[in-house]
Order: sequence, then C-alpha cells, then structure tokens
Amino acid sequence: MNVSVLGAGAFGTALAISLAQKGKVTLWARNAEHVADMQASRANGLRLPGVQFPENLSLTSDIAQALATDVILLAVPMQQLAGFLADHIAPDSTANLVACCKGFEVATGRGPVSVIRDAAPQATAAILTGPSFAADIARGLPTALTLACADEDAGKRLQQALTTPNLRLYRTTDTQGAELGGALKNVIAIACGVAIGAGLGQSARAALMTRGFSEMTRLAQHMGAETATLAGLSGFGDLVLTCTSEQSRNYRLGLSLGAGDSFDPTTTVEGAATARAIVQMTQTSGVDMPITQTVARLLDGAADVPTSMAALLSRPLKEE
Ligand SMILES: NC(=O)C1=CN([C@@H]2O[C@H](COP(=O)(O)OP(=O)(O)OC[C@H]3O[C@@H](n4cnc5c(N)ncnc54)[C@H](OP(=O)(O)O)[C@@H]3O)[C@@H](O)[C@H]2O)C=CC1
Ligand SMILES: O=C(CO)COP(=O)(O)O
Repeated sequence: MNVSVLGAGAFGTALAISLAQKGKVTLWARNAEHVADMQASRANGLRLPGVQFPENLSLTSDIAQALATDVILLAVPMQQLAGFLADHIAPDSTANLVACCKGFEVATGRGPVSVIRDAAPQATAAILTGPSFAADIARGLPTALTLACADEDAGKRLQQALTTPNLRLYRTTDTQGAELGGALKNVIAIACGVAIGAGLGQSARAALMTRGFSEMTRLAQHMGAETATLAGLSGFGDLVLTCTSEQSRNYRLGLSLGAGDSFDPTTTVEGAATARAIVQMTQTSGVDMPITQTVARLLDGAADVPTSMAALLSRPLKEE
C-alpha cells in the first residue's frame, strides 16, 4: 500500500520519515514555499529540524497528488481537522483515512474518528495514537502504537501497512477508547507540568498521574469505551510519556503555568482546547473530572495555582 501524510508538522514529518523505510511516501504541506524549501534542503527545518529525509520521501503541495494513495494519514492539529476535511476530502470518499491527531473539538466535543466519519461516511476511518515523540520517531528510535479501526479487516490491513522497523503497531476496534486516551492524557500532562513547575514535587506528579488515569477511565466507561484500551498504549502508555518528559509541549505548558512563566502561544498544545471541550462535554453528565476542570480553570485564568491545588487536596475524602 502506498501512503501519503497530509500535514508537514513535526509529527506528520516524523511518520513520513519512518514509513519511508518501507516504500514510497508522499508528504503534503499546504504552503508551496515550505515544500520548495523542504525539497531543496531534504529536511523540515521549520517543524522538525536536524533530520534528513530519506530518498523514498517525496514532497508536494498538490493535494490531488497526495490524495491518490491507498492510505492517507491526517496529521493536522485536532481543531483544524474538520475544516481540513471539508476543504480537501469529498463527502463520498471511500479512502482509508487515518487520524494522527489527539484531542476533542471544542465546538462539538467530537474526537478525530467521529470528525472523519461525519465528513466522509463511506471512508474507512482509523486513528494512530500512542507514546511517540516526533523527534524520537524521526531518528529511528523504537516505540509501539495503537491503530484503532472499527472495521477489523481494514484495521488489520492498516496495521500491516503502517508498521515500520521502528513503529510496532497494536490493533483495536475500540476507536472511542483510543481517541479518549490520546486526548485526555494531554490534559493530565498539563496538570503534572503545573505541579512540577510550581515546585510541588514528584510525589504530587505521581498522584496526579494516577488520579488522572482514574479520571480518564471513568469518562471512557461512561462513554461506552473499553477500559482495556485506556490501559494500553493509547492511554496509559502515552500518559506516562507525556507526564514525565520535557519533550512534551503539553507538559511544558504546565511547567510554565506552574512557574508563572510565559509560553509561546503559537505552539501546538492539544490539551488546552481538549480540557475546555471535556469540561463542556461533562457539564451535564455528572462524570467527576476534577483534574480536567482544574486545568481548564487555570488555562482560562479563573484560578491560580495555589488555590487550584488546595481545592484538589480538600475534596471530600473517598474510597480509592
Ligand atoms: N509532535 C509530536 O511529537 C506528536 C504530535 N502528535 C499529534 O499530531 C498532531 C499535529 O501535531 P504536530 O505535528 O506536532 O504539530 P506542529 O505544530 O508541528 O504542526 C502542525 C502542522 O499542521 C499544519 N496545519 C495546521 N492547520 C492546517 C490546515 N488547515 N491545513 C493544512 N495544514 C495545516 C501546519 O501547517 P503550517 O506549517 O503551514 O502552519 C503544521 O505543519 C497533534 O494533534 C499532536 O497531538 C501526536 C504524537 C506526537
Ligand atoms: O503526543 C505526544 C507524545 O505521544 C506529543 O506530546 P506533546 O503534544 O505534548 O508534545
């Protein structure tokens, strides 16, 4: 199967580099000048500096060319996905569309697979998610990911097509669980960054990770996802990575919030919008999401760090 990657950000570029170990890959970017620069330098100096492109990787800003492949990876940020699909994917498309973004839409509360299904109901919709820093993948370092696709046979084909020498893919049909894990772990990572940035220590971070995982699982259960998916690479695996590494932009945003430092607002930080989306989604459901709510309030400037942490610690005592 030949593959294209739409979106030449850090992650799309890293995936294209990894996939090019197996065959020809097309990386599409919207900006023709960016494409020309990447063609000339054989690198993505803007989004993923320091990694040279392999021969099998070709670049284009021609969307028709990029869409003429067996598998299409969608590597644009979550809040841009619906607009991107409306602009470029025909509503009657039967393509294999694999979301590579993590989050929930603020406007609608939909995850990436739901957004794809709504935009192209006859397409095969899947999501690729799990612990994977773009810089690691691009350097050929190994990791394992979850490929979720409701159609089991299509999922098997995609698993084969997207497994590479450094990306080991596991498969599930639980797309909702995979969407939730990848989205929610970013919110918990912001909270963990806040704790470390504010000097609350590593014990506090471990407590937030654990109670955050409990929160993630609770929402997944409520929404009908499989809790086993949350315990896998797309949930627990990515939670561990993102909450413990300064490579994570979500964690770094939290560090800045906790320390009272500024943060570059142009950075892609999916957990910020997702925290707001989840707060809206759970407003009427009664699902208890105290860490997510705290993060949303902090981001909106509705509470400061000491008050937020004190509020979390003084909640009514309960069974674990
Ligand atoms: N970076 C990482 O380590 C990982 C990222 N992800 C996920 O991948 C997704 C993308 O993140 P990442 O690649 O890091 O983000 P970046 O900030 O590196 O890049 C975002 C890219 O999306 C492009 N883009 C934005 N809107 C549009 C649009 N409407 N049409 C076309 N292209 C668009 C931007 O294009 P332009 O350059 O022209 O602005 C840019 O190239 C996120 O959901 C993230 O959670 C998942 C795992 C790891
Ligand atoms: O999702 C990621 C790692 O799996 C990347 O995390 P950040 O978006 O926080 O950098």
